[in-house]
Amino acid sequence: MSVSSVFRSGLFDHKVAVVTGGGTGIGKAICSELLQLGCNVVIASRKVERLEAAAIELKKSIPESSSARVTPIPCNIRNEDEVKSLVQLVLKQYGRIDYLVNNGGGQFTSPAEHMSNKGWKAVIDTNLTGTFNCCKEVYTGWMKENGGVILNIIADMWKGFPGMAHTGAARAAVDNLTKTLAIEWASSGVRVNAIAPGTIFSRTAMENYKDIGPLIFQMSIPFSPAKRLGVPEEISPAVCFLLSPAASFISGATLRVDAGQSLYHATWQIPDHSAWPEAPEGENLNALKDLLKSKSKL
Ligand SMILES: CCCCCCCCC/C=C/C(=O)SCCNC(=O)CCNC(=O)[C@H](O)C(C)(C)COP(=O)(O)OP(=O)(O)OC[C@H]1O[C@@H](n2cnc3c(N)ncnc32)[C@H](O)[C@@H]1OP(=O)(O)O
Ligand SMILES: NC(=O)C1=CN([C@@H]2O[C@H](COP(=O)(O)OP(=O)(O)OC[C@H]3O[C@@H](n4cnc5c(N)ncnc54)[C@H](OP(=O)(O)O)[C@@H]3O)[C@@H](O)[C@H]2O)C=CC1
Repeated sequence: MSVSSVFRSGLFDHKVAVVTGGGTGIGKAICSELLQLGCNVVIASRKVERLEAAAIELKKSIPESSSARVTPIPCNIRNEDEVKSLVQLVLKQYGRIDYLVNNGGGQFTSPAEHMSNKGWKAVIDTNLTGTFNCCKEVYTGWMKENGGVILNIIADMWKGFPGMAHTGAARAAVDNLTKTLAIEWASSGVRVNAIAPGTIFSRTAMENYKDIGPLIFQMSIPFSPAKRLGVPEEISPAVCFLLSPAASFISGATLRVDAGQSLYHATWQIPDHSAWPEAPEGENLNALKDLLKSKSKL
């Protein structure tokens, strides 16, 4: 159920949210809900045409009675100057920034041993440094004096992230950054939280992985306790809740929205091997060998 159907329409009237990656997938679902709740929304990402098309589509989410607006502003969050100019443009146009949703990001799949330094940096710069750039500029430019709420989208990296080491490291860092900023910026009345989604299907998320996209998402299904994938509309209600006054006493928290996926199996298969160092000699190892011998007789 969408949170906008539970929260009264107009809850976010006259507020302003900046949502990075707001034109696709999870970001688009978040913006659609915020607009329905009366919030003005700025969507910011790199691909201008896609961003502008999304803004036109998102306008349809705005109730006729609402004065909410949606504005696309091109921005690569990896570039500090572009983030500074994004914040200045929003403040010039809207005069305030109540909410920042750091949703823009992503990665490619690769075993760690095959990752190039350039590929590693691209993912760290996007997900960690990009998030930091946005937090810092929105805080210094507005929230330090006026308060606000920051919400970081991270990932299910709680058991490491085999096959995506770069993003696992970056998202774990953002989990920690969330806690630090929640404390450092508390005295400005700024709440900072994160959401760690499970595997969430959208066409754009799948297409990022090119030919292997369909396989990655299909093979993830058995690893969810739900035995299905999530969709962006199952992330956006939690985001709206954490932004809203209903979460006024929640800060420094990461909410897992993953149907329990992070508590269940890891997808990475470890092949059988005998490379592990031997256990130390002694009575316990002898007993273990006896057990294995008797088991092989069965
Ligand atoms: C298995 C476990 C499943 C486990 C189960 C999986 C569950 C799925 C969960 C889904 C999670 C999601 O986040 S789904 C959302 C997905 N959406 C996104 O990722 C969107 C944004 N992503 C991106 O823009 C890109 O992926 C990202 C790498 C971050 C940035 O790309 P850019 O082209 O902008 O970056 P550049 O600075 O040009 O550098 C690109 C360099 O990155 C490296 N690189 C890029 N793509 C590469 C690739 N496919 N293979 C190797 N290397 C690559 C190369 O070194 C590139 O350099 P050159 O060699 O010189 O070209
Ligand atoms: N789908 C899933 O299973 C999960 C997704 N996530 C994370 O959720 C977030 C949203 O992903 P999702 O909606 O699924 O996938 P999408 O690929 O649809 O969304 C990624 C968005 O991030 C934007 N983006 C990427 N790099 C940058 C950048 N350097 N500067 C500005 N914007 C950028 C993209 O726009 P553009 O290319 O135009 O810049 C795009 O709108 C991402 O951070 C993703 O990694 C986390 C866990 C699971």
